[in-house]
Amino acid sequence: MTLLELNNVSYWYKHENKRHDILKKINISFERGMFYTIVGPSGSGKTTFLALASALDVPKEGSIFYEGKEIKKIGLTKFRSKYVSIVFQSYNLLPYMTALQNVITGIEIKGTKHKNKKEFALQMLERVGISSEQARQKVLTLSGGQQQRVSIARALCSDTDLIVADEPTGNLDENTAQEIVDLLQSLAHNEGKCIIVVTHDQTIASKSDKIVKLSKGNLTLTDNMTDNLSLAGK
Ligand SMILES: Nc1ncnc2c1ncn2[C@@H]1O[C@H](COP(=O)(O)OP(=O)(O)OP(=O)(O)O)[C@@H](O)[C@H]1O
Repeated sequence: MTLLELNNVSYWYKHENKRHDILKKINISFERGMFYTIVGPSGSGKTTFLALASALDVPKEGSIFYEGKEIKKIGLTKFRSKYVSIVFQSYNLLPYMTALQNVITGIEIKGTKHKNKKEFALQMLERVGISSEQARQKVLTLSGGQQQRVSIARALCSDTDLIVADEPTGNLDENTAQEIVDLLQSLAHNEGKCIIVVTHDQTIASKSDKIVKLSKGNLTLTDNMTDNLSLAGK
């Protein structure tokens, strides 16, 4: 079943009474277990697209459905707290706290109920490759890649099926970026998450199952899996 569906979604902003179209009647569906990247030139609306998919903003026209229910009807605040997790380029961690405290704070903010929050946070950190020793370090003493892992662990704590990320590897070197992409890919393929990542990086895009390309308000979808399969068959 489709997890997230954009139906005739348009977005524009007005500047000096002139309308600037960012997205024009976009239609697309996102499924569980798939890793998507959103690519396109600067200013093509990638961040806007992600903001709509995570209910940080609403379309000017058209509708967005989550499991067949319109997000507006679910309620934007409820949708953000229960159904979607967001990973940012700059990690958005609290620098004066340890990795563990950051994840526990994330659980508390989301209001997720757990018998033992600390135990659960440690499990999530371990799941993304952060040891219990590293979990007790102040996040600023961790490397960029480790900090991004902590922010992904925080995203995993709310156990949402949908995880969106805006340039999650933008601050990382090539090898570390690759590790984070592998982690996101495995969350999709092995844990059934729907992962949507905005990126400028072609290597990341080539790793995704489907590439959503935005240009001049329009969208094209490339099926990387089909391409890979047909290449393998040649
Ligand atoms: N409310 C607004 N007022 C003015 N300009 C806006 C507004 N909302 C979006 N824009 C403009 O819309 C365009 C699309 O923005 P968006 O950040 O979604 O693009 P992007 O593809 O993510 O760009 P980048 O790759 O540079 O981050 C940009 O030119 C941005 O400046």
